[in-house]
Amino acid sequence: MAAIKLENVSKKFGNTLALNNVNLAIEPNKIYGLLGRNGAGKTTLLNLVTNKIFQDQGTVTINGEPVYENEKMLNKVFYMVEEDLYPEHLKVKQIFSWTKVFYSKMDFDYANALAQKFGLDTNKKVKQLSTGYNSIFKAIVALASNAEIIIFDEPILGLDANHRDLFYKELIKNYSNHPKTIIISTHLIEEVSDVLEEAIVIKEGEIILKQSVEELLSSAYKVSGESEKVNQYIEGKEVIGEETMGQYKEVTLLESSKKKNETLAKDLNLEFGKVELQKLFINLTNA
Ligand SMILES: Nc1ncnc2c1ncn2[C@@H]1O[C@H](COP(=O)(O)OP(=O)(O)OP(=O)(O)O)[C@@H](O)[C@H]1O
Repeated sequence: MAAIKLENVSKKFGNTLALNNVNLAIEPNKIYGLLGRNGAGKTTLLNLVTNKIFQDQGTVTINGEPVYENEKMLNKVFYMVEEDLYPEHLKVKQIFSWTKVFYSKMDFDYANALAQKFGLDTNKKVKQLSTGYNSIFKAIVALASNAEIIIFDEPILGLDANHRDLFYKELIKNYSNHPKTIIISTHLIEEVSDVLEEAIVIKEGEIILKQSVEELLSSAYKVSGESEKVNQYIEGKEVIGEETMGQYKEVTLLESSKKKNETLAKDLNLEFGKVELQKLFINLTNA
């Protein structure tokens, strides 16, 4: 059974169709990346899944049960959001205790161990935290909640490179020790690409791709060389992006690796190259 399922879900804000007839099944115990350009509908989708807003059409279920005002199901989900929702006069350690009220499996020892690793002082009040430490604090609460489903909306906002690296490591460790469903919505695609098992790409309120990152990367490649020869190579092939510099051309293709024609490329004196997830995303979501 899908951990989260959206069926024919649409949501409008005034004249803006934020989600257009979305069908999506999130399998349990996988790490998903929810990727989309600004205004694509990521937050709307996550807000619907967590019952913060309600769809105009369609159904949203968790483990087969509708999420609408379903506290039992909603307590299975921890949603780390960008905004500051915690009472800012409380100390970090008080929020750890407070979280336990809603998430009975909240692990204090683990939360404190993570705080130590990140150098977060749990005696500080929320309002005293810097931007980076505010994100770290929220990420720690999310990881230690032990919820069945954890959703991160831009979890690494303001984190320095070392802390981002530590966050990804701890996330993987947490997932390996206690497999769970994780959704990460982020614009820092290249950084997160090693962590993700599946990518969900949303564009203008529609899911345009949902695929294993490994499969996706193995079916994408670049071909470059003399423009005319590149044109010859790509005839009848699935091109998703191209760049021309004078006589030189580089195209990105997305198709079954079986269709990759090494012999033809050699005859035409063309070069193959790998495509990174971020570049693929740019190609898929441009225009
Ligand atoms: N409360 C609201 N009132 C009016 N329009 C809204 C509201 N919330 C979202 N929208 C619109 O719905 C669309 C999708 O917004 P959403 O916040 O889901 O995008 P996003 O993918 O999370 O974007 P970003 O990456 O910029 O955070 C946008 O056009 C946005 O302006």
